Amino acid sequence: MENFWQTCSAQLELELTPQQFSAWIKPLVALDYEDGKLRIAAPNRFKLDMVKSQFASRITALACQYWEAPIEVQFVLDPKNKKPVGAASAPAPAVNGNGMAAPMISSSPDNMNIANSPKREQSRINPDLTFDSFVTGKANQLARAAAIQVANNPGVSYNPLFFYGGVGLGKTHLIHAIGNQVMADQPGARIRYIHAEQYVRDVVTAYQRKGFDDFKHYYHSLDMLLIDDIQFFGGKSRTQEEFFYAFEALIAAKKQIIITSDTYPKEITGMDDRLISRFDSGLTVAIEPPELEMRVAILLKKAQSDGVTLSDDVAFFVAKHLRSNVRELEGALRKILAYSRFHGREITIDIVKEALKDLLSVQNRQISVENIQKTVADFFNIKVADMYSKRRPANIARPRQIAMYLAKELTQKSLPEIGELFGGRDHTTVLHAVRKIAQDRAKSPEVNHELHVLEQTLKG
Ligand SMILES: Nc1ncnc2c1ncn2[C@@H]1O[C@H](COP(=O)(O)OP(=O)(O)OP(=O)(O)O)[C@@H](O)[C@H]1O
Repeated sequence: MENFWQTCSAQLELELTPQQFSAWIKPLVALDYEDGKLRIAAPNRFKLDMVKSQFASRITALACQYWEAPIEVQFVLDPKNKKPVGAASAPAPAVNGNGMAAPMISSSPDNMNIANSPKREQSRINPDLTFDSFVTGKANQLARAAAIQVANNPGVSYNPLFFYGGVGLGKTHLIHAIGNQVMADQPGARIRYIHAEQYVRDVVTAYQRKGFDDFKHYYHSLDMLLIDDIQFFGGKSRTQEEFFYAFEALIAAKKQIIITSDTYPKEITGMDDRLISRFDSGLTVAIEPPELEMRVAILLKKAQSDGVTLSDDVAFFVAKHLRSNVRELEGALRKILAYSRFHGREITIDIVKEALKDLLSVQNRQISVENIQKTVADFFNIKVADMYSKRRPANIARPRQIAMYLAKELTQKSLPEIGELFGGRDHTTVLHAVRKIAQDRAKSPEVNHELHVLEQTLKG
């Protein structure tokens, strides 16, 4: 039960905002488990009601998944108000600057008891993040193919494997999927997932306690190191130095390293050149924001794993309106499910509109074709009027194509409508621009980055 509760808390921490997690989940206590019945206690009536209405079904789904059986989860008031199980056995998971959960349990070589703890817990691999639960589309098919290849031949095919992409696009999911597969294939392998911020903290602890020998020994003797969000190493020279030694040792021993970052190696600020060149020495693959069909597939799959069937209409409606990343989609789905449960109403487009009122109005307010034209013109230092002018010099034509591409990606407008807003151009001109920029984006990390910056600016 303790293991379950740790896994469940870690998963919820990934899914919720840090505020939600510490307000609602952290105070819960797993009381007992017997004959398929799990009792979870909340410290007061208010929290109990809230947890019952908002999180009961998710916790139940995770319990059923964990025990691979139907589990009845009862939520009760905790008369003793004792400390959570997770808190008693391990420090609370840390949260990084992005609000993303750091590894399941905070650790350092000083407090690691590797020989005695179960393999999975040492590795910090989340069992739910597998290839099976990872939806594939154009945006991530290359990354997934590389991940599978590396999972099948760790240390042999691409080393290091470097994934980059914007927030919430599945980088963490993918590296856990590799870890899960390798762990299943080679149960004895010493695998470790770590968020870069935790690694920095471990370096600081080793420094304070003069424990670098243990630190080195631990990291240099792994069979596979999965390190997430390495951009956090930027400007931290001691961490970079330690990581450099670990990197060299592992690669020389043909041990697999997998790295994620929010941008491609050369763009990471404050990173030592020798590390940058090493990051790029294996395979570097981008994960792009999901396209519409993939967003729909993700929504349908996530709803299904929560035991809910979404109609295609509803899934398309949500996917059309929320375009930035998968984490946002998951958040929206949770809101919809909670809203429909709370009101006891079936999930229809009207319910979705009500449940996502705030989210949708922000999206609608922020992104218009005019807004895109202005942002792109400012970015490339040209006049907004050039967006609709007939002039065609390259320094204008290219930003115009980019603006058309973004208009197609980020608004609901059709190709003819976009053409109209760009000075009455034909829809085939818009189509050509959209295809051209999409191709360039797939080929060139620089173009991808430029577009990513513009998208982030537009989304505020
Ligand atoms: N292709 C996918 N199929 C299913 N779920 C996905 C997919 N991509 C992302 N997710 C889910 O979306 C959420 C966010 O993904 P993840 O944490 O892997 O993003 P990330 O790229 O590591 O983001 P960050 O840069 O913030 O660390 C997770 O719950 C993950 O399981």
